[in-house]
Amino acid sequence: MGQLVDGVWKDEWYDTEANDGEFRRDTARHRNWVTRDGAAGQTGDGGFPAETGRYHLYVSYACPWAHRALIFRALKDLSDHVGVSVVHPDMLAEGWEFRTDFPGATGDALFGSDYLRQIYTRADPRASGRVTVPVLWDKRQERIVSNESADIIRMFNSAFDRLTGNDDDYCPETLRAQIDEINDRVYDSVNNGVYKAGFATSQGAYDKAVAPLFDSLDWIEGLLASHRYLAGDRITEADWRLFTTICRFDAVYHTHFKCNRRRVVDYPNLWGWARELYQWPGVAATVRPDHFVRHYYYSHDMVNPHRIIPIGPDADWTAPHGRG
Ligand SMILES: N[C@@H](CCC(=O)N[C@@H](CS)C(=O)NCC(=O)O)C(=O)O
Repeated sequence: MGQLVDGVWKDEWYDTEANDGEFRRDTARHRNWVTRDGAAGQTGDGGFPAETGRYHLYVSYACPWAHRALIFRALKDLSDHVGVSVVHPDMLAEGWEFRTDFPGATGDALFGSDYLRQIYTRADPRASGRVTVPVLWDKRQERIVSNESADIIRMFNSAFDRLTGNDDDYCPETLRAQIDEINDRVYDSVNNGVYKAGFATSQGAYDKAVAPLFDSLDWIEGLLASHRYLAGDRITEADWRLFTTICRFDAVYHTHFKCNRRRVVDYPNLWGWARELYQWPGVAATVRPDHFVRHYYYSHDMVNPHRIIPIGPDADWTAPHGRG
């Protein structure tokens, strides 16, 4: 675990000392958008038109943020249009690696690099900042389009529709304000909330993260009692963004990040909803407990110094979900 400083790798854990033990996530630095015609998107530069075979996605099956991008690639029939390379689940002193000695870890299909940081320095030899997945790479300009999953899934939702013929819309204009509002709460207290609890280095910082996390899970359980999905009767981006945290929750966050007031299986509506999303066509293949269980327990030696992987719960994600 480390980061780039002027193109040089420095191996260091997150600095929580300056923030009373709180983990603060850095904001992503590459915020350009692939669009239908190459016009500039909401942020960054233009010049990234949707084209088959031009963009490549670097992911980890362990990472909930990268998982969002993989789910949208599957939902939107993008697999013949956007290639993928998958890093090894262990993220150690060198950061994410392209080792292939783990099932599903593909290596770097474009350049045969050893480390993900080489993708960042290929784009900018003096790159600084954290080396995170997902990364959407433009082969034409040899540049990172985006390393922000929230943006990548919005691009995937519509930019390639003319090429794929798939115009399923997970972020319809009429629901956008509601989706954004749900996303804000879910991001802060759930998606990032589990990390804030797990990486806290003071009791106060942990308490401050874990209470809103379970308040939000209770709120979601209530929403799902009267609606099939978070924003009503239609599945949206808000559901998929929550799902990638929920599918890791009982196996990882409950134990490793000390989020143990309740498990997902203890919330009947949330657990049924989670199974429905898992069973959605194309999604189960993106859910790789072998990668995420190994990654968290093995990579975070500040949290789990002996790297013992606990036995884990035995839940049946394929059981009927009953969410008619
Ligand atoms: N805002 C980014 C966050 C991505 C992120 O933090 N990914 C983690 C993996 S779960 C990572 O690569 N961390 C490496 C690091 O922080 O050094 C996104 O949503 O795309």
